[in-house]
Amino acid sequence: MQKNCIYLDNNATTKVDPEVVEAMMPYMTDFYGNPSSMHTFGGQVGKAVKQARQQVAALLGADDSEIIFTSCGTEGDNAAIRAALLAQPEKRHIITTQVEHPAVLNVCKQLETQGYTVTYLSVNGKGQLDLDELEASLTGNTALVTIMYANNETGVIFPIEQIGLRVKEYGAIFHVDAVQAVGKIPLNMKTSTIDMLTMSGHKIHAPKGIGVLYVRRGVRFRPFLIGGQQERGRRSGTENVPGIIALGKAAELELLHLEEATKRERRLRDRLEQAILTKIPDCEVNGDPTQRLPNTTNIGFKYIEGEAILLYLNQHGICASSGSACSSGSLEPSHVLRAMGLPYTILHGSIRFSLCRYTTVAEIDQVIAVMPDIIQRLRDMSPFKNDKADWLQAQTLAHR
Ligand SMILES: Cc1ncc(COP(=O)(O)O)c(C=O)c1O
Ligand code: FES
Repeated sequence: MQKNCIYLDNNATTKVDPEVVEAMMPYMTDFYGNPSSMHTFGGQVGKAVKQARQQVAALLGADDSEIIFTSCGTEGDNAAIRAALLAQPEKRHIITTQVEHPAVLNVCKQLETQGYTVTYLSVNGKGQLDLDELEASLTGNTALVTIMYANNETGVIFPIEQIGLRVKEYGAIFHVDAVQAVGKIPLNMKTSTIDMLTMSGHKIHAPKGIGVLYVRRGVRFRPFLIGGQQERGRRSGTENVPGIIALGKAAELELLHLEEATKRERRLRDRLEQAILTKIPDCEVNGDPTQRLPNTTNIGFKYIEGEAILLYLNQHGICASSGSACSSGSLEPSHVLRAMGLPYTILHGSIRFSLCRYTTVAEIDQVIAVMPDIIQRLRDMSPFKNDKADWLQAQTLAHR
């Protein structure tokens, strides 16, 4: 297995921080008690879970009682959407966006088959929403507005508090998928309009399989998992204790590093982006260049396939991902870039680099060193290199 790669795919998942591993290990070996047990052995585990809850609450600017541990971001999104609808059975309308993660989009699509009406807000060429469109879509029948904080593919950040103010005017519940925003944007639920917020451990240097759903105190919540009343009855099931301890530690580290790490990541991201844009012709950044996560860049290279770029990068030990990933082998280009109305030339040739606090200047410079050659070789090989118009026409027909 490849060990020493240049890992620039942190929006997909992150390395578990060694301090996080150290914190969670005893809860897989010695401290295996059930936090709900009456005995001291279980009780000390319960105390550790309580501390982890406080650590997560601190990162979100929330109260401990508002934190529900879940198994992942997908569970948080599913539970939030269903809870909001169950709490207001008389309302049958949902508002979301065309660029959400499948953990929201596919739930909404299913709900459409169950008698709900869903508005999928559009985005412009920079990936931004039109708040007038949101305003025009809100009605007294709107049960839920579920909108992501930051996009996983482009890093584009939505104006969540401006959205929330409008949502509140109509009395709808406001859920935010903040899986990509937590640890990259300072958050404070005390001054926020957000009712429910989803986060996921494996995007912030905790392991996979642990997440959190924040539910504001006073927001009507109906549980998704029903059983032994764990998590104050809001998410039954014996707690994933090692995962919870890990997430608590990871949250503490994110809060500690947030300011300096995001500055550093932005500097390195900009260094990579600027070098690529200067050295390589016919490429452009996808998404709003300013309202964007500091760690993410999504770049479209015209006239070639993103997947081919990734294969070459992989040969150099560089991990990135394809903005036009034909997800689940469907040969469909990215729904996010498509919603932005980008031309096929960009849809096909887009790749995403996502950094983290471990990314070094040397790694970025290595990517800068190999990219121009990779792109040139692929363009030389392209049967369309001398006739871009033909290529364009072929792609347009292929996507009809
Ligand atoms: C924006 C967003 N929402 C939800 C998820 C799902 O999180 P998880 O992998 O923990 O289920 C992801 C992960 O890719 C994501 O990027
Ligand atoms: S993005 Fe791969 S076929 Fe269109």
